[in-house]
Amino acid sequence: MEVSAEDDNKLRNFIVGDVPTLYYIPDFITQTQQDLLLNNIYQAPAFKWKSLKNRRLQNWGGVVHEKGLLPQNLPPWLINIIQKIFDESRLFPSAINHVLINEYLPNQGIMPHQDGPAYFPVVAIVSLGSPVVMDFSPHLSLTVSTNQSGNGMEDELSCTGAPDGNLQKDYNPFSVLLMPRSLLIFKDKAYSEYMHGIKDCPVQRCDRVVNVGEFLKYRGADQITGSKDLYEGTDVDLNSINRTTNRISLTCRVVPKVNRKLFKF
Ligand SMILES: O=C(O)CCC(=O)C(=O)O
Ligand SMILES: [Fe+2]
Repeated sequence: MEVSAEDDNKLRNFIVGDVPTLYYIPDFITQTQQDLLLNNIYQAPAFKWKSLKNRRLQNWGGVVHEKGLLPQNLPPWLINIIQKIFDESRLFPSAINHVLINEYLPNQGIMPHQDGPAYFPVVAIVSLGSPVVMDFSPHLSLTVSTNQSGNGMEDELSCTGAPDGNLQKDYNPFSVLLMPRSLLIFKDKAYSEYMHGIKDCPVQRCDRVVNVGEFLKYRGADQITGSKDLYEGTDVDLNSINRTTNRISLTCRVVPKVNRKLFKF
């Protein structure tokens, strides 16, 4: 589908940081929508949860295989949210057909990684529950300094996207504060040239967050509720967030190759 300049501009308002393919949309869903999603997630049958070492997850939409998706119908309670993401982002080539729901306790996270090749390279993440900091770090190959000898090799290295050969300048690590009810979308460079991860710490520093406004709001709310008093005389750093409850995320993606006969011989 063609994206008009006007639509493109709408999303452009939500670019945060220096990588132009990362968007953060605060208050993407209402409190009521968040509660409904949480109710449905926690009402899912126990067998839907898969426990990993550092989180547990529910897989909706089917089994992702290296040859594509062996599809299963998405439950009705996920349809509205994925339709809203599809309609408002206009970044997906076809309907979102896979949703991974991750649950993290305050001391849990996810190792830096890049999402697998089976997915179309656009990811939309809805956050519920506790705020959390997601870290983006450039792939190691992009942070090595390019040769200084001036022997013409810069061009070869610049195929990674930095025409002046100064890769370090363009590929700095950064973080995004993911508040409940927000939507994070990333694609292209932010998808394929950076890894993303969440530290397994209940207190997370916000020094490198690119959406500083969200952190100021968090701090403001924290002060209004008076919980700042709790920090008096303690070592708690006011540049950090405190994860006091679980965080749930919905990672919504498209698996372009759908194969209903994956296991038929
Ligand atoms: O929980 C999140 O926000 C990230 C999840 C993620 O990166 C993934 O499922 O690949
Ligand atoms: Fe991921």
